[in-house]
Amino acid sequence: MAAPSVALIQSLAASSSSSPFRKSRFSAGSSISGRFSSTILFPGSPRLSLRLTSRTVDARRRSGRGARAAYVSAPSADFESVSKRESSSDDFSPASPAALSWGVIWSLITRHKLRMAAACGSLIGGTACTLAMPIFSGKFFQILTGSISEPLWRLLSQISFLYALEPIFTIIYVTNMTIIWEEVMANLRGQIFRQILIQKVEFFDRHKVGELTGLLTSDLGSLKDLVNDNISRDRGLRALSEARFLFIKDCTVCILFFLSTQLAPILVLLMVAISGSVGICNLILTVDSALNVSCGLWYKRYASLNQSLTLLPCINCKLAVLTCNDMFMPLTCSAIFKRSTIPAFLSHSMAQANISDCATETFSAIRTVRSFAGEKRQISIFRNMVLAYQKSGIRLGLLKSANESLTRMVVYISLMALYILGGSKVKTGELSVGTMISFIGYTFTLTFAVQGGVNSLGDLRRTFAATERINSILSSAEIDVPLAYGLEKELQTNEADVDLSLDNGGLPTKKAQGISNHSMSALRSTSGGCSLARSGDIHLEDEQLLFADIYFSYPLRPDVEVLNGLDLTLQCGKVTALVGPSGSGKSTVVQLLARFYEPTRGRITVTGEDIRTFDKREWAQVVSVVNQEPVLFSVSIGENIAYGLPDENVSKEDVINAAKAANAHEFIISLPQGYDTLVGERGSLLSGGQRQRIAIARALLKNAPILILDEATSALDTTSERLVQEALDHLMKGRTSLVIAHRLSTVQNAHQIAVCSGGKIAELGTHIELLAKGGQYSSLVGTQRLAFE
Ligand SMILES: Nc1ncnc2c1ncn2[C@@H]1O[C@H](COP(=O)(O)OP(=O)(O)OP(=O)(O)O)[C@@H](O)[C@H]1O
Repeated sequence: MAAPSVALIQSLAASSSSSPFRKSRFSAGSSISGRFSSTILFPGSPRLSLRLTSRTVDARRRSGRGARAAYVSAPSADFESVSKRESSSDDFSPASPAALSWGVIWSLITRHKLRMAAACGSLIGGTACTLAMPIFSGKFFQILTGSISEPLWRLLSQISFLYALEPIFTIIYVTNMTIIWEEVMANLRGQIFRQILIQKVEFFDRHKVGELTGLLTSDLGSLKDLVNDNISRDRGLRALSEARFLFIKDCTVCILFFLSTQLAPILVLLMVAISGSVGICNLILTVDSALNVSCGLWYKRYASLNQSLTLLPCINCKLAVLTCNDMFMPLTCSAIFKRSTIPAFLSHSMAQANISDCATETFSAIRTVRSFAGEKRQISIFRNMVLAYQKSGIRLGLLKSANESLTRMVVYISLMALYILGGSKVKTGELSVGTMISFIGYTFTLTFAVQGGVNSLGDLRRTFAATERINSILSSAEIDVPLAYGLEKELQTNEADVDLSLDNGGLPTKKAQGISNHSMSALRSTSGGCSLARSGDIHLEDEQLLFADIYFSYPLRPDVEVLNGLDLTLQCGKVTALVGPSGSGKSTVVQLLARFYEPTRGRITVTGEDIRTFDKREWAQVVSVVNQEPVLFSVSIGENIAYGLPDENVSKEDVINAAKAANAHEFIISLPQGYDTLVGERGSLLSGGQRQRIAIARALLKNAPILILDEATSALDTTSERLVQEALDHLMKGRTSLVIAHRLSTVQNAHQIAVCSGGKIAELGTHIELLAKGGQYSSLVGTQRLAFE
């Protein structure tokens, strides 16, 4: 087959830049035959490609239906050139959709229109009550001093009506806001969890468990607190609605002017001058952070490339804020906030995530910690993290205290001005005591509202920092498209799960996630995969024979080629043993067969069909993997055996039969709660052999045609091994099996033995053939006889 034309690939790649995918390209799959292939790259997956050959495109044109899709890898020249183009042009490509944006939150909020209307109405009602109170207080003193001749009982009944009404408005407001926000947060948590779950496996290699759980707990927690902490009086929207005095049309200012045209301007000027430095700085910082969250990625990309900044309104907006920020900040004592608050919030939440990470790691590996007497070390690591958290907490506290004291200064200076100016006017008889009392009441209302507003802006910034963290982790991540597609399809077909549907709730839709129905519709169904796997061989090979078979590097170590031209056929219904030195790539083969990763070059086929033509959830039904350390979930034994199968498809008899076949039934029924016994975290309440037999029962019940045993018996003692081996023999019957083992007894009866060395298959044959050959296998048996036995 001819090598593809790089120039053609590049020109076609350029012409395809308007594709909805992150990067699209066309490559000349076979220029000699005149065929062309369009290779569409999925977002963030430069190596996973979908090729439509001209023949299938023609067929599609003719039939008007979707062409059969076959995944292929790009040839090296084409691959490298396009990779280069991709990395160089990456800055021009749109950023990954933000996992959490204001649009998403707004779309979730607007689902509750009635509640929103009730909350807004009660907010206005409550604010009106609050603002009316000082007038009545003033009137009260005027009646007492005899300035006005209104009956006291009438005023008192008006006041008591107001006092009764305000809490009712508050209840309606707080209840509705709480319900709306709790629902929004529950939705967001579910969506972010799902978003994490559909990332590629390398995402989980890259991020620590604590970091990811931190997103769902502390980071989303600060978003939750934003509303929960700010729906009380004098905070959040209540404060803002009362503190709108900064705008000339504000009703509070109107009331102040109505009360005294002499005192009002002085008071307003004073408050604007003093609180402005705090409030405006906070406001600018908050808007700045908000824009960072919503358009930060765009801004960074375009600003760094000196692109026209008029391209996007949000960028202009962001720049205007930055300019304003830069002009304003040096003039105020709050300049400190600009450089320090957001990083302070960010480093504080990072420190918190590190603490949770360290705790998770320590507790989940508690037996290892004990066995190495590692408590002191863990305490010291934890202490360092706590100290870092403490340091960032203090820094944040200092910033908060500066913020807090500035706003308090506003209150006291305003009051002092009022006492001095108002007092002298009351003395000269220009102002009544009642008006003065009302004024003092409003001053308190306004100043505390300003303070509440400023505090709320602080909370907002904390939330923006958390949102930025969530987005920085999830926006750079790569969704496992074939998995996400399969999951969504499955959720949509099951009506009961409609609430779990991927695009439910406004988080990035499948389009934004890069899931294309068009390309994915070509994926095959499980039943197809299972029947193919039952009837044909599995090949790990290169699809165009340009390279020697499968090549693979782990995404986190792209420079190290772990599989280096591996060529292997797993014969249908037979057992293939894979042996070889440690680190030679045996488990990597398993990871590729299970499709945790995709080959860099080459492909895996089942009865000639590329396994990438199956969506990943469906492929999961085709392959069963039993590992050395089977992971059980902290539910009952019965639920663990039935794990992964739809509830309605599993009867108790099925579970018991699988357990019997796996030699597990006897020990299960000897436990006090039998099949309802809880296994503890990761199955820690069971022995290694018991865990393994439950894992085998789980695999038996799954009944997948391809079975992979990766050192499944190596951690067991002789008695357990015998029981497990019997169960495994039962499990392997009639299945295409790949067995990785260090023990000779496990591998010598295999139909074929493959020796993996340096990422390739060095030798292939039966035990007798390989011994007779006197090559690597026989020396492995000779030198590592003890290890095998
Ligand atoms: N997730 C990963 N990211 C980066 N490199 C990895 C990853 N997993 C394994 N490797 C590396 O890939 C190489 C092959 O590992 P693999 O687990 O396939 O070896 P193996 O033959 O199964 O070894 P063993 O017999 O000791 O289990 C090793 O050098 C290993 O360090």
